[in-house]
Amino acid sequence: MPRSNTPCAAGDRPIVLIGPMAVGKSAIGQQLAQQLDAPFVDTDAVIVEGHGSIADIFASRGERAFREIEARTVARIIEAAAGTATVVSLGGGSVLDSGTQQLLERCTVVYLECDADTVAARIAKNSGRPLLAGDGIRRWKALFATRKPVYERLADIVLDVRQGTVPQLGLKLEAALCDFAAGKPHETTTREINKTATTAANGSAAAKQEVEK
Ligand SMILES: Nc1ncnc2c1ncn2[C@@H]1O[C@H](COP(=O)(O)OP(=O)(O)O)[C@@H](O)[C@H]1O
Ligand SMILES: O=C(O)C1=C[C@@H](OP(=O)(O)O)[C@@H](O)[C@H](O)C1
Ligand SMILES: [Mg+2]
Repeated sequence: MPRSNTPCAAGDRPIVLIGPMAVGKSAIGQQLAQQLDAPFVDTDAVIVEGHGSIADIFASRGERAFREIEARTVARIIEAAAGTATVVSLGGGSVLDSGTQQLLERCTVVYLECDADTVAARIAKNSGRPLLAGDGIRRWKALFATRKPVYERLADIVLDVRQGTVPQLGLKLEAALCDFAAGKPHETTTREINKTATTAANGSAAAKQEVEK
């Protein structure tokens, strides 16, 4: 396992965690930032600071208003993080926005891959996620089915988070980032989708090469 603050894990691009609700984007993002001694931003937390709880925004203004606030907030955060290794945890639905998708081309994108069984207990507790009200696990599965191809398409690194504690997964992710920076696949990820060195260097649209394990 790498030591904290290993130079290979630092870089000049934001590290952005994506994936469905309750897979650990916020928790693992914070853990990774701590390991790297890097800044950490959770976009949902910034939305809550500025606009009140997500449940209240959905209830009083609707999902569309939430998505507009979310897209603006995410853009501001990613633009401010450009040129730094800031760790950014997104909300699960934010990647559906086309502007957000474009901004992610300038980031190292980590998709936290999980399944319904792993998140079931987390969702069963009232989690403040309005889209999971009622039969949470059924809703989680339905949203995941439609969003999965988007997560996979945007990912530079896919980290399997079905097993392990948050600190363990933070270390696995740090190791995967080191390997990604060195251009090699990592044993702890189920699959890696690498932007080519050239496109990563010049920041142009990402051509991606998939390496099946
Ligand atoms: N690997 C893990 N093992 C145990 N609990 C976890 C793990 N990852 C996340 N959690 C817990 O699950 C809940 C949801 O995690 P969170 O980071 O908020 O997910 P997300 O941001 O993807 O919605 C939190 O209570 C978090 O502490
Ligand atoms: O997937 C979604 O549409 C949402 C995910 C939530 O964030 P987490 O993925 O951190 O739970 C939050 O942004 C909001 O409740 C909507
Ligand atoms: Mg979160």
